[in-house]
Amino acid sequence: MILCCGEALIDMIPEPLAMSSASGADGFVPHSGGAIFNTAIALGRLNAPVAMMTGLSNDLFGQQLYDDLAKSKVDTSYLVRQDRPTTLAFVQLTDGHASYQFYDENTAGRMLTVEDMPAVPDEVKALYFGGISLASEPCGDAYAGFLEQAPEDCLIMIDPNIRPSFIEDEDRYRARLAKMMSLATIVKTSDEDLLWLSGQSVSLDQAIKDLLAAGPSVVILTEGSKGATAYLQNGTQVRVAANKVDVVDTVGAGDTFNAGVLCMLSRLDHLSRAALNTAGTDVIEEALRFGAKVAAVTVSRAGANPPWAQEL
Ligand SMILES: Nc1ncnc2c1ncn2[C@@H]1O[C@H](COP(=O)(O)OP(=O)(O)O)[C@@H](O)[C@H]1O
Ligand SMILES: O=C(O)C(=O)C[C@H](O)[C@H](O)COP(=O)(O)O
Repeated sequence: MILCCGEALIDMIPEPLAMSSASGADGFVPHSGGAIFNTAIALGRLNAPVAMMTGLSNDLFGQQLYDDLAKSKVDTSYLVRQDRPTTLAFVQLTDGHASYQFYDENTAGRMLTVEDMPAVPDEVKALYFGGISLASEPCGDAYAGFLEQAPEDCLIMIDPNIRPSFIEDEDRYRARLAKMMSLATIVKTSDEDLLWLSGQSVSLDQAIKDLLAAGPSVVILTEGSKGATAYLQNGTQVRVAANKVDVVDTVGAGDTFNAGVLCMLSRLDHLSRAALNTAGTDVIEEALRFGAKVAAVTVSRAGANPPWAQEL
């Protein structure tokens, strides 16, 4: 079982209002989202064994998120339900590229605490973390504490998916991320994340070397339409191209890519730290290829709408 730990939120996506088309005004339509939620949904649709852990509101949006998880075959038994509001992300789309304005004060997701976290269940073989839930408190500390008590052989994947405009206490966030990434098996970053992490003062190559030196067995760099590269501890690089598709928008591309990687590692029986440490380049390549394949479907349609296994 892969346990996805982090934000589930509502992306408010602008869409033209038919009624007021003369004025060209947009309305905002509530779509289920959140980086970690998107990965959980994608894994469920690919028939991978997956559960989600997050603070989930009892409000109408929390119910929407819950229903969508259940529909996509994500195990909901580790959700922590709360009488607090759902996080909202108002989206601006510019040429298919999304930017986000978050409303996250006092929410069910943000107010998750260390005391809310269970022990890591025995059935969990992999933990997945990332997104804005690592950037705020108290939930960031709750997830970091949960990771620290994971069994030695649990595969841990982190995608920091950094939103600079969301960060309140940068020093605390950097320290938390550094600690979590040092304990991770796989860190997935975009070039923008890497530049932020390295403080912009070094080349991408050096930033990757520094990240590998900090602990993870594999660093994966995704570069949108240019594809993805895995960097291994022994200096090997595994590169795959992006699949060619007509792009509608890139919302959820990285999240779906990560699901593809984890799903393929599960199918190849490589869902453990030890298996990944000794994995051949063929396994890594197959995982990246599947990540690229499923992400290509997501970018070919509106919003984060990952494919079902039967669509591939
Ligand atoms: N324009 C695109 N065409 C085809 N595949 C894409 C495109 N953009 C992203 N992808 C796929 O999704 C993966 C992750 O995208 P990327 O934009 O790098 O991630 P993130 O959303 O984390 O920034 C890429 O490595 C690629 O496989
Ligand atoms: O959770 C967050 O950080 C969000 O911004 C909400 C979005 O639903 C996804 O994150 C979009 O995911 P990507 O397009 O893959 O980066």
